[in-house]
Parts: sequence; C-alpha cells; structure tokens
Amino acid sequence: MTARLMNGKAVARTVRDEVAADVSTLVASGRPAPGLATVLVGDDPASEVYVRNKRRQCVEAGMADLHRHLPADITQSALKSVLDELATDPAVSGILLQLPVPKHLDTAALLARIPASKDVDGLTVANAGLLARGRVGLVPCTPGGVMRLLDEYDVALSGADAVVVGRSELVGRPMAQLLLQRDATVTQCHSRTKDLVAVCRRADVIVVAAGVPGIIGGDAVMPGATVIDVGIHRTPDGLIGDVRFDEVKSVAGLLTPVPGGVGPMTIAMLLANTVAAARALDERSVGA
Ligand SMILES: Nc1nc2c(c(=O)[nH]1)N[C@@H](CN(C=O)c1ccc(C(=O)N[C@@H](CCC(=O)O)C(=O)O)cc1)CN2
Repeated sequence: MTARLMNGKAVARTVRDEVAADVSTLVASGRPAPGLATVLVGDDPASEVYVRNKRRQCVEAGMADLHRHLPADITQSALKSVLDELATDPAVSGILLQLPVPKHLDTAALLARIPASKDVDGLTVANAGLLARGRVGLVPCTPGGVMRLLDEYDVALSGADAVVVGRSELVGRPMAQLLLQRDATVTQCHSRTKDLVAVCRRADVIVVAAGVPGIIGGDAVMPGATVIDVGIHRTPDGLIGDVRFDEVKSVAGLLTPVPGGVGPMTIAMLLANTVAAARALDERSVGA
C-alpha cells in the first residue's frame, strides 16, 4: 500500500479564502477589520519566519497587522504591560505571544495576561478549561488544523481508535480533547509509555506530536491507518517530522508530509480564530 498524502497547503488555502470572505462581509457591514497583534520576543530565526508568515497572511486576508517586536532581554513586568495594553485596545481582536519566549520569562504568567476572548492561540487556562468541558472557546491552532484536515479527507472519527503521541499544552493535550469530542476512543502516549509501538499499532488514527525526529516508523502503524505528523525538525538535509516518512508511506492509508502538511494549517487556523474572536467581541459590544 502507498499512502495518499494529505495536502495541508491546499486545505490551508481554502481556510484562508474562507477567512478573507468572512472579513469582507464584516467590513461591508460597517464593522472594523479584525486586528491581530503578534508579539515576538527576541530574534529566534524560526520564530521570526513563523511570525512574518502570520503577519503576511493576516494582511492578505484583509485584517489589521498590529505587530510588536520586543528585545530578548525585556523584563517580565515590561512584557506584561505590553500584553495588558493590547488586552484593552479595541483595535486588537486577537493576541498571539509567539512561543517559545526567552528562558528568563514565565510563559504561564504571560499567557494569563491575555483575555480569553482575545486568546486566538487557545492557550489560556480559560480556553483550555472550556475545551476540556467540551464547550465552545478558542481552540489551539495546530490541533484545530489537524481536525480540519481529518474532516477534509473524510476520516471517520466516531468510535475510531485514536492515539496521540505527546502531551504538550500547545498540541498533545488539546488534540486528545478534540478527538474525544468527536467520539474517538483516545489513548495519549508520552515519554513514559511502556510499549509505544504496540499502542500505536492498534490505532486507526495516529497524531504524532512528540518533538522527537522519526520516533514513529512503519512498524508502529496498522496498514491503512491515518497518520498525522506534527513534528518539524531542521536537518542539514532539510525539514523532517516525527514520522519516518518513507517507511510509514508504504503502510498508512493517509499521511501528512513535512513540510506541507500540518504546518500551513496552524497559521490558517490562527486567522480563522481571529475572525471568530472579532465577531464574538462585536456581538458582545452590541449586546452591552
Ligand atoms: N504562540 C504559538 N507559538 C508557536 C506555535 C503556535 O501555534 N502558537 N506553533 C509553533 C510554530 N508555528 C507557529 O507559530 C508554526 C510552525 C510551522 C509552520 C509551517 O507552516 N511550517 C511549514 C514549514 C515552514 C518552514 O520552512 O519552517 C510546513 O510544515 O510546511 C507554521 C507555524 C511553535 N510556536
């Protein structure tokens, strides 16, 4: 068997077109264009690329780009003040603090300054709590993008055995919650899992977000399963994922490539969350 590749670039394009149409409708009805505040601290080259792409795609979708680039040695309290200012700025619909931040900063305390209504990354405790209760909130972008990809490729989730490899707040934990909401039987694996290969081999759907290059090979995949690779690692030979692509391609039924799979969905879903946040803020101010 050779897996069919899931084209994240194409699906992300569709999502971005939907966002641009939604923005046009908002603006045509007299509302201000949604505004996305990206906050980048320091000069990490990968983060700079991601934020540049977020800003470009935000403008292409007709939204306002409200970027802040701050020095790597900024203090916790100065950064908190910037986030507090963005939190009360009516032009800002969504706030994104690019991660990771420099080591001297306390990420959790910084995220806590972002109001849940503007948390377009879905990383605040409030939005994580809503997700855990199966209630509507802003969903983290990468797991949200994985769900959209699974739906675009008609992957059946109700009653399916799904394995999530990884338990990060950014991907693994929200991913498991989203699959559970869709009635999958979810197993979450992590660094202490006793027999990762055996657990994965039972799965209809595997989402790998371990941050370990090539951790999942062909031996861990049931023939015909859907395999989603969230990993991105830069090597001298180019980008690779958490999945050993050539091996898994000859076993799986559907597989995301790296690059061009999950990555582009992350930014597309950020834009979708920003429009959703702008709409919700607008409805609240009308209702007030
Ligand atoms: N605040 C956040 N920080 C980080 C997040 C996040 O969702 N919110 N995710 C990652 C990085 N990330 C977005 O910020 C991101 C990663 C990868 C891609 C992407 O399009 N990847 C391409 C390859 C691009 C390349 O050459 O590197 C692909 O896979 O095709 C977009 C966004 C950590 N930080």
